[in-house]
Amino acid sequence: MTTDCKPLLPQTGRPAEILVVDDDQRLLTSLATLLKQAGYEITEALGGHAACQVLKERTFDLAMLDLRMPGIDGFDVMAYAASVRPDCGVIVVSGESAFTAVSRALRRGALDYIKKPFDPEELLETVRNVLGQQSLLRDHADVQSRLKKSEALHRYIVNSSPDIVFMLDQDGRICFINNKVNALLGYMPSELIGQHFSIMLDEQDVARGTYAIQDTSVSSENPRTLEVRMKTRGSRKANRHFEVTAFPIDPDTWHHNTGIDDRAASQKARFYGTARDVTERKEAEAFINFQAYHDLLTRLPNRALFKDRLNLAITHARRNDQKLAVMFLDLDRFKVVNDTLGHAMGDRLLQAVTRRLEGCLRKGDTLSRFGGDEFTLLLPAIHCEDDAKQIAQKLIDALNAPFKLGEHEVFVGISIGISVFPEAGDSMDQLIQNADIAMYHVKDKGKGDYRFFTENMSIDSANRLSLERDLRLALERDELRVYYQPQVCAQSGRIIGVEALVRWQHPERGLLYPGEFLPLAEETRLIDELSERVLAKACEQVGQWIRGGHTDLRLAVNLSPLQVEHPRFVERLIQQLEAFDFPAGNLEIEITENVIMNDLDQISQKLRELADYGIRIAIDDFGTGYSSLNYLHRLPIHTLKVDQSFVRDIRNSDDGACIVNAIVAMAHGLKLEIVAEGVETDAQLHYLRKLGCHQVQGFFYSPPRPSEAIYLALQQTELKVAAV
Ligand SMILES: Nc1nc2c(ncn2[C@@H]2O[C@H](COP(=O)(O)O[C@H]3[C@@H](O)[C@H](n4cnc5c(=O)[nH]c(N)nc54)O[C@@H]3COP(=O)(O)O)[C@@H](O)[C@H]2O)c(=O)[nH]1
Repeated sequence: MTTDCKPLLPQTGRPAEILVVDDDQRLLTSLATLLKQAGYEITEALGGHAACQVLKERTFDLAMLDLRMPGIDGFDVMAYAASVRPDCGVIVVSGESAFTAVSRALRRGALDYIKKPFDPEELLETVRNVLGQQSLLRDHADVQSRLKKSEALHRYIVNSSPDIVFMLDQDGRICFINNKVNALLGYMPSELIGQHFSIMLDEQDVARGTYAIQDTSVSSENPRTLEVRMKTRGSRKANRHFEVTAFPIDPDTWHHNTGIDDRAASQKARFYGTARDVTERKEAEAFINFQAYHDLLTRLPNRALFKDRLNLAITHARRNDQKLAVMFLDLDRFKVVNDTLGHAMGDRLLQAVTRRLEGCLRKGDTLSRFGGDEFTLLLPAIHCEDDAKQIAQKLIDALNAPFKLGEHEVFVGISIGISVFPEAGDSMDQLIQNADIAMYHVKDKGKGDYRFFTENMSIDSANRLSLERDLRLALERDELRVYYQPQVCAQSGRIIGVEALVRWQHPERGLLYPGEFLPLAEETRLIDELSERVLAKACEQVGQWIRGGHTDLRLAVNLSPLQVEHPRFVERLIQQLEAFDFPAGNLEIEITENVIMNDLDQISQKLRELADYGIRIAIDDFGTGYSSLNYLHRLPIHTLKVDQSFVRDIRNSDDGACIVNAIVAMAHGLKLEIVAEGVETDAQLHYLRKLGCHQVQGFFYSPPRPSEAIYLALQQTELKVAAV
């Protein structure tokens, strides 16, 4: 037989390799020759020992073995081949005819038996059969091994999936669940098999879950995805979020022999699904959501959420014919704490204030941080104004006690404006704006109180806004002017000082007086910048006059409460004087009694520093504030300015004159200088002069005028006085 028609092995496509073993050389050769001629690759081994040697070195598809051989016999060779070459098939070719020997050989693994002397055809047929049979066995083993590998691979994929993979039966009981359930929720898969899926779900999500698997529109092409909360093992409340995708199993593609441990259960599987842990995403979403509607420092609702709740409350109140109150709260003296102790302490203070305010409220009320040190409060469904009054008073009282910030003890108060729906407005914006207006009225009247909005408080907000914008522009465009009003010696008529008074040269509205824009400048805190500008201009102009020969000329400037409250007030004022090289002894600052009484300790410290530097201090509008005269001893005051209302009353009644008498007498007793304001008539001047009032100021001599006019007046009076 040629190689062309060699019997090739199916898997490998090569001729089978056969080991022929016999101790009889003649038989060995004849058997080998026969097989070679049939196309097989033949190796000959003379005896058992030689056979073992060859088997040790290489493998064969088949061994043809003589059983009875001296030394190592056929059984021994079979045993050896089974241990070193388990894939090598064995056919026994032996003269042995005893049944026991044959059956023994077959039991030990021989695949067939041929008796000597053999029929060549029969032998070749047996060899072909055995090789074919062996090939089938190998194929089967190969399939089994691939199946095992494939199942291991799928099990690995399912178990190492980042998601929980599960199968449910018709009633929602778990037939299969992968190991991920242990990693994510702490359950062992085995304890869940046979349990209803609801065992893991939050109670509130069970109905949705059940509905989802009953929905007939769901299929593998159109799976249902829903978010549910799941409980970790042993917990009673759900604490993780999952996105579950599930769909019914198609019976045509579902093979039961899946390798699922509980085969009976797997056969019942009707739904397949995955559950992805989305807890982190949900938490991030919740945080972003919280951040969008809350103030992170105080954790209170922010402006947006407050407005939303107010809108709802208005709708509800309108429908039920009820009232509601909106409060606008602004902390008093917060800026001072923030500027002196720093922002970290300011933050702590806001948190502590929040806690105290919250302690005064009911569950349905909404307190929000509106921005900075401003809060808003919604009291839905109040019966009458009195309800709001009580809460407002409670809030004010709650802040009475000092706040401990580290080693510091600080006092802050609160000013509250209240608007009541529907009287003070029937829209959200109107109610907030009117509460804000009412709050500013509290601030104007001395802080630490509450007020309800009334119509006459209303200011045209559009006008206000445009004025605010114009005022900012005025600072940019340098539209502020400083006018001066002379302060005159009552005896000689000599100008001994000038009071700087701001004016605004408005491009459309003409010359504006302080009363028309200073309150707004205070509200918008533009007053700081405005005052600095006025002081700078005045120091520059009056400084020139002083250096030009009017060496004793005094410059009086008004200071706003906000300026004085500023923690760096003293430092900034001195810096400005130094910048213009203005002599400190020529400057007199005017402050009102209310400023002093706001915080006597702080102010007296600041005034002492200024007085030490040489700056003079005057109390403006003296007699009009509610002050204790006590402070006059404690503060370094140089001048009292008698308020113009008392001067005006000199001609009207004796009472008015009485007050002027008393103030002048007191000033003399305390060795203070005295300036009478608002002197308009000769009679007033005469009276004051007689009383011993040193200096006067008023239209009688001159109204406030621009610098050029005042400078001229200054020169002329000097000449007149010199001539006299
Ligand atoms: N913080 C700052 N406050 C300032 C500044 N400039 C002014 N002001 C404050 O505005 C108040 C009003 O000022 P004004 O309208 O300029 O009125 C002054 C005089 O015009 C007016 N006056 C003076 N003499 C008479 C008079 O005989 N009759 C009469 N009817 N009015 C008169 O009095 C005002 C000056 O008063 P006073 O300050 O109390 O001396 C003003 O009171 C300041 O508070 C500023 O730059 N910064």
